[in-house]
Amino acid sequence: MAEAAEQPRDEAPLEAGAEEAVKIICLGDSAVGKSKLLERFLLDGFRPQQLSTFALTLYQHRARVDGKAVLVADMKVTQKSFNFARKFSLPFYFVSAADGTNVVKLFNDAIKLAVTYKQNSGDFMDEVMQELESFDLEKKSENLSDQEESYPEEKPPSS
Ligand SMILES: Nc1nc2c(ncn2[C@@H]2O[C@H](COP(=O)(O)OP(=O)(O)OP(=O)(O)O)[C@@H](O)[C@H]2O)c(=O)[nH]1
Repeated sequence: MAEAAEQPRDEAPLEAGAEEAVKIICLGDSAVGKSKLLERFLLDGFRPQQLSTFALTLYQHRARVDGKAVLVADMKVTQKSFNFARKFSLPFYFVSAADGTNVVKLFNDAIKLAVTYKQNSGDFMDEVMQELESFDLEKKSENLSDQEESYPEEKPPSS
């Protein structure tokens, strides 16, 4: 399990009430139980049959971290495996999707870590991405004001 941060959701503004948005990505080999952990956390349930992983990723979860409202904007499940957990010294948890052991703790800790990472990231690529995100927004608002100037609002004919 690793924390970090589909069009259109990636580009959507923070939903009402959320002060921060993070993404949670479940990494791991096939059939290790990624989807079931997500199912247990989001739905507080476990069904032996497979619930569509895609359907699970459509849920949006809200959390509170240090008093701040956090929107978990995306929960992805991927079979790609990385050396991510070791590289970032992420904690190890014994979990069970079947009986719920440690599932809420695992996800809540991941959300907290994601918020902390987002607020203190010294990662060069993250900084570049943040610059690009705000650049794009500035550009859109400039384009909007340009359009307003070139197409002045039509006034209804006076009677
Ligand atoms: N008994 C038990 N079975 C589990 C548990 N977690 C998952 N399983 C079973 O393990 C199988 C695989 O679980 P998934 O959650 O689909 O695993 P996944 O890692 O998402 O698999 P992929 O979609 O192939 O990547 C399913 O048959 C689950 O019912 C658990 O905590 N206990």
